[in-house]
Parts: sequence; structure tokens; C-alpha cells
Amino acid sequence: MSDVLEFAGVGVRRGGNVLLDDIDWSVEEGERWVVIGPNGAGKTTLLQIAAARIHPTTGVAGILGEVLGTVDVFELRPRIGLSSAALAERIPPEEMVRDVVVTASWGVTGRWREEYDELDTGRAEGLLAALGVEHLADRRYSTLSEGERKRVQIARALMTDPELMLLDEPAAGLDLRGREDLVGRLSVLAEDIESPAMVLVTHHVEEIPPGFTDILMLRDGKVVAAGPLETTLTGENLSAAFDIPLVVDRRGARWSARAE
Ligand SMILES: Nc1ncnc2c1ncn2[C@@H]1O[C@H](COP(=O)(O)OP(=O)(O)OP(=O)(O)O)[C@@H](O)[C@H]1O
Repeated sequence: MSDVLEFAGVGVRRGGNVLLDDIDWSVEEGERWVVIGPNGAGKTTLLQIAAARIHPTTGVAGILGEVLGTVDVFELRPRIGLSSAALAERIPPEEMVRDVVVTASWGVTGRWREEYDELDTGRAEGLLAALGVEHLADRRYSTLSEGERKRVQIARALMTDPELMLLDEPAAGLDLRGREDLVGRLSVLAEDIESPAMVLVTHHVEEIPPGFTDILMLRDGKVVAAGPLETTLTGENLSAAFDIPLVVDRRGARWSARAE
């Protein structure tokens, strides 16, 4: 079994809808994957399985050497760092930024009566510094800009020193400067061999940080293409994923796409 993720025939159904259909996918240690596809393709559903938040209806999902359904998810989840809009919505607006990060070590959002030792608080502050937002540690989360919030969410996802890092549309809602700043920071993380395996969901190839290695393209819950970025991120594959003729360009380690 693959070290990080090993999906075999994974499918998800809700009511009469097929959200994911027969997905085979494996992620090895050290890999950094982009998951791309149009609205409704199944990207978030796929990430929710990888995060051990939902179970597949069919097939087998291996996560960090365990098989989902045969393992206590509460032991598995701290090994996975997750940053998503759904998780961000659960952060209490009045929470102090430092606490938004430190509470990840208990797997909760919202500080209550837990005791955190200096080591935890020190780690949270170090992660805020690594993301360039240490000066915001004593601010309330609700007072941050969207770009600042995104960076705090990533610091939180790293708090438990995860073996797998999942980022669902981290650049959504950011302006150009915010996007470029975030892409640069994610690139530093991606190029660090100490970083966990990473999976980043996006709609835009412009948001792929340098250092990412592979891409999975989804459409209508199915895999259109999967493999190394250099050979898989082609106009032909992206056109098939988005169902319009697209041209893909690469300049250095950055990608762009436009209609043909
Ligand atoms: N509980 C549910 N019941 C029925 N359909 C659902 C349910 N949850 C999601 N879906 C549908 O499944 C499809 C895939 O959803 P998902 O959120 O995984 O797509 P996505 O690729 O992340 O989309 P987006 O890019 O818009 O965020 C969508 O058509 C969505 O409406």
C-alpha cells in the first residue's frame, strides 16, 4: 500500500447522485498533488475522504497506511492537516488568532478550558511567523482580511506536524497580490523536503505553486488524467476536464491557461 493515499475504485453516492465514480489514485511520501476540475467535479468530496471526514460508498480508501472504515478516525485525523472553507466557517469570530492555531492540537475550533503548554503555544507562534502573520497573534480572527485568514488557516493545518496536508482552494477570494504571496509561501513549503505530502485543490492552473509535482484532473466525479505535472498538464487534458478548448502555457515553474 502507498505510504500516504491509496484509493482503489473509490465511489461516493448521495441519494441518486454519483459524486465520485471508481477513483484509483495514489499519493506517495514527498509528492505534492494538485487536484483540478470544474465546479461540481467532486474535488471537495475527494478531499473529504482523504481527510477521513467521510467514507466512500464503494471501493477502498487507504490513508497513511490505514484503511478507512477499519480504523479509529479520531486517531487518524490529527495526522492530517486540513485547510478548507467548511473548517474555516467553524472558527468562532471572536477567537484570538494564536488560539485558532493552537486549538488544532486538540482537534477543536474554539478554545474552551483546555490547557496548552508553552511548547504548543511556541509552536503556534513559530508557524504564524513562518506564514508571515506573527504580528496578528493577539488579534481576533474576525478582524483579519481574507488573505490573512488563509495564512492563519494554513498555520493551523500544520500545527499537529501532519504527515499529509490538504488544502481546499487556499487562494479562493484573494486579490492578485494575496494570491501571489500565498503561492510563494506554499512553494516554500512544497520545496521543503521536511514538509508533509500535500494535496491542493484549485480551479486555476495559475495557482499551482512551484514545487508541486503531480496533477489529478476530475470531471463529473471521474478521473480525466493523473500523473506528473510536466506530462499531464496539457491543453488536451485540461480541455477534456473543463469541456472547452484550452491552451496551456508554462513559464519557468508557473502555469497559465486560456481559451483557444
Ligand atoms: N450531500 C450531497 N447530496 C447530493 N449531492 C451532493 C452532496 N454533496 C455534494 N453533492 C454534489 O456533488 C457534486 C460534487 O461536489 P463537490 O463539492 O465535491 O465538487 P467540487 O469539485 O469541489 O466543486 P466546486 O469546485 O464547486 O467546489 C456537486 O454536483 C454537488 O452538488
